[in-house]
Amino acid sequence: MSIYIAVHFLIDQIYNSPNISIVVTVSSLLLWLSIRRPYDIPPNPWFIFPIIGHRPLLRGDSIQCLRRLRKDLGEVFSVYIDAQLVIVVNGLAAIKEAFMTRGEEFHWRPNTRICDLFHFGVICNSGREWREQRRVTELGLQHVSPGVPVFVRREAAHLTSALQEEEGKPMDPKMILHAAVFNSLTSFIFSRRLDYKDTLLEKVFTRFKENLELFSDSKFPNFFPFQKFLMGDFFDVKFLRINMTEIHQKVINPVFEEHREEYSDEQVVDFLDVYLREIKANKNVKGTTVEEKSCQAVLYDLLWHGTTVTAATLYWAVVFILRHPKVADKAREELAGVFAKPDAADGQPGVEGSKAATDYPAYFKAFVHEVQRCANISPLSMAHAVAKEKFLKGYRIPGDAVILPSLDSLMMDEDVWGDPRVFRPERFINPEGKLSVPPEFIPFFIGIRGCPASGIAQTILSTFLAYILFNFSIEPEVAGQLPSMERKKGLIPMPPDFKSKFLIRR
Ligand code: HEM
Repeated sequence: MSIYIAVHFLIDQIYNSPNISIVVTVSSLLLWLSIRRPYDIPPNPWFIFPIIGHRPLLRGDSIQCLRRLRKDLGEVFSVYIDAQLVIVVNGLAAIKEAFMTRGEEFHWRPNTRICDLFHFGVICNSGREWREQRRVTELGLQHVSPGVPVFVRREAAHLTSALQEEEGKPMDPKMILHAAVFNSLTSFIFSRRLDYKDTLLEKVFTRFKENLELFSDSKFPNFFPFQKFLMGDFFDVKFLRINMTEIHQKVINPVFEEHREEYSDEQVVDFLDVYLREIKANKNVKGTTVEEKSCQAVLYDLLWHGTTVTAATLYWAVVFILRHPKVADKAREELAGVFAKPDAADGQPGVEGSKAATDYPAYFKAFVHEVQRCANISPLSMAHAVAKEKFLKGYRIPGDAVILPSLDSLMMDEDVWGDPRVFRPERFINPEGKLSVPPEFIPFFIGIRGCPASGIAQTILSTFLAYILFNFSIEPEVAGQLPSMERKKGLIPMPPDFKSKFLIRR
């Protein structure tokens, strides 16, 4: 009865008061605008909150939520994060169609606030600029590739010494692993490496880590269209820019200046030399983006993304070694069989000539693949977009949508792996005892936007893990207390911090 009276009173007020009528009309219009959905777009959950869209549905473990939505809505579905339409592409068939067969149409990056910050490099660019940066990046990586296994093995020896210096005391290996990966990359990118104790290394990783956290947290300003008009730095976007500037000033700019001064066509040695050569070759090309500021941005892209994803995978590898000692022993035994004769130079595995990722024995390779599958380090790859409206699997893909290829839908698919949550390298070994990799295993993505350094990354992972298994047995800080398998929130899901003991093997 009281509700009936209240409604009656409200209608009476709206009818008699023009001000209230205006407020109600405008609010209804805003509400309708915020929950209306364009026609023909991929299916999305029917209930949508005004302003924040489907954000509450994705609270907690958002990857789990996306897995549930895939079951309910199909291989291509959509969600609204605030006012931003996000389309998630799942399963091998849809991912291949969009990003391989129609790779040109789906290669674009969305026009989000975060991408604005990273423009000029290769990762966040699109169209002609991206094609130019991608071409030079691939040229540079191809040029250094033959020497990479040697650089990586040299760094693996430094990594081994640094771990030995800890004398089996409990320690968090995160910093050392980051330093080793960073040094491997800088060795062939601009022929420099830093001592593991150099305070600059710690500074760089702190900035990388902060940027990663900000990058993940700043999804809100990314998808909240009006934030760029706000004063101040509510969402730490300016902080992110300051962090990037610091890395440029302390790491990239000094080596860039030195290389530019000393550049000679006769001595093109590292990645940066190749880029400088291309700048020279493009000097008279009108409108080219092959220029100094792009070169510095590409160096940042390689170092930031290359270090964080590769080191995060290695950190997960230590978790799996601790949790699955029998698997580690099996991989170790196989390595010992192959590398029984120590190298005259450093007595380390993989020594007759330089070992690329492909040269290791089958079970060890399967072990590295399983580490990458279970670490599932880029569950949504990177954000894509289309330049103009397209159709995919019969659905309309608007030009302003963010498109996420779900690598998680491949790496963790029960129909493909049966027991995807179990760490079991045997799944990559066929009855003949050879490595066999299902097409769903694409940790480096596919098509024209796939990771251009996949071979280099695999060499780093295999070499470092071979050295670690060969030289150490790893134990938890407290016997029986294994590190957690929980995944921290963020763009690159890391395990919670843990300590372990690296005991030197004879
Ligand atoms: C375990 C290590 C690595 C993994 C799992 C990985 C994975 C990926 C993935 C999933 C993409 C995104 C493709 C997309 O959706 O657009 C990507 C892009 C990229 N990766 Fe990696 N990556 C790794 C290591 C590296 C390293 C070491 C480097 C550099 C030395 C590197 C350089 C790049 C670049 C430049 C791109 C951007 C390509 C473009 O936008 O055209 N990656 N990587």
